[in-house]
Amino acid sequence: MRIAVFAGDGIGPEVTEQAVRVLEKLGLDSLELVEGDVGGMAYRKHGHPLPPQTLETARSADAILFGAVGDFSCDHLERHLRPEQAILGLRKELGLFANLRPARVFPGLEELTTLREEVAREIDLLIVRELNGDVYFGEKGIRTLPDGRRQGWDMMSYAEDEVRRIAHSGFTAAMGRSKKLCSVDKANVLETSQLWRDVVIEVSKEYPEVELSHMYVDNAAMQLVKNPGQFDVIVTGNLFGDILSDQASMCVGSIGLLASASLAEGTYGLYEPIHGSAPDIAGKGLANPMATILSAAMLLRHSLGLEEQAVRIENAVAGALSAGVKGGDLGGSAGTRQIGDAVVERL
Ligand SMILES: NC(=O)C1=CN([C@@H]2O[C@H](COP(=O)(O)OP(=O)(O)OC[C@H]3O[C@@H](n4cnc5c(N)ncnc54)[C@H](O)[C@@H]3O)[C@@H](O)[C@H]2O)C=CC1
Ligand SMILES: CC(C)CC(=O)C(=O)O
Ligand SMILES: [Mg+2]
Repeated sequence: MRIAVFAGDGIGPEVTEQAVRVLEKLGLDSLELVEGDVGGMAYRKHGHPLPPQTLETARSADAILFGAVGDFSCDHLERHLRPEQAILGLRKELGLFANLRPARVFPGLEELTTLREEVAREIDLLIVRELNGDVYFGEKGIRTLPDGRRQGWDMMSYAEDEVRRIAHSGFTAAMGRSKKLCSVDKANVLETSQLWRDVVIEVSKEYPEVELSHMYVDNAAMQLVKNPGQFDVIVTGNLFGDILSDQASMCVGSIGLLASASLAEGTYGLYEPIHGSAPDIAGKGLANPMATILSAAMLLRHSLGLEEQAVRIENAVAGALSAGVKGGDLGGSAGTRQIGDAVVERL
């Protein structure tokens, strides 16, 4: 079983190092870890944020563990050379269209969320975000209008087959949970969303047991804070899912806790924390590696079928948190390495 490890920029290498220690602690003989360069560091080394050899490593692996990319010193580069293109490129090239972002409150953290304790305690939801379409991948540019003003534009679009396959991911996830699916869109304004809604309704006929609801994204953002317990599975587009998942992370305590799986058809997947390279804390040993460690657990579960080991990691993280091992993002003082130690010890 081959895992490609792409640590990337900023806090990426710091958090990935701890997740790798956790994987190694499991002592799985059959696990081979292969590193690769992505993001700003790859640009500096190879002249491209996603060099061909990295893509090859990704393709030869069973799964990818990804840290983060993003480096403000690359802001002057043309867009196709910026670090973020590495993650966008991997998602597209590898057909990773279904992004699963679970959010639940770990015991002992209820008082740390931005919500009232009794509201926070009810959160156990899964955001299923489409990852290969929407404004992120549409045509875009900055053009000069006839009157001389510059205009930025990004094309938002979804083809029906793209909506259909993520809708199936949403319904399948709902079938495995509490059979409630909320599709989030902006169908009152956007044609893209109107098609999205039509297709989701069409697909719902194949899942009569699932209770389907629809919500506009602005309301969903508000409801996530007011009454998050009403959600089980949310299915939504690339942009809305990106924003709502960062918001959901604060509802459960911190962005340093939210893991994700980006899946293609079958078992192949890329696993990464939902956060970015956090340049404001990079290199200081302050980042919370739990989101990346929990992403490694998702990797073991989805791509390698190692449910028991995945649960062991999740329990070790929960155990460390309830013992009071908290990073600065959770109001504690534990550093990146210390948090890694606490999880490794519990394994
Ligand atoms: N998948 C990826 O590689 C992603 C890359 N990015 C890139 O990351 C760079 C920074 O973006 P931002 O908007 O600042 O988002 P960010 O997620 O990197 O950071 C937002 C805030 O959360 C904090 N934070 C993030 N992760 C943390 C952790 N593990 N522990 C403690 N605190 C943590 C940061 O210190 C910062 O204050 C940009 O270049 C952006 O494009 C952003 C999101 C995802
Ligand atoms: C480069 C961004 C599109 C990554 C991001 O914010 C995310 O996937 O959450
Ligand atoms: Mg994001």
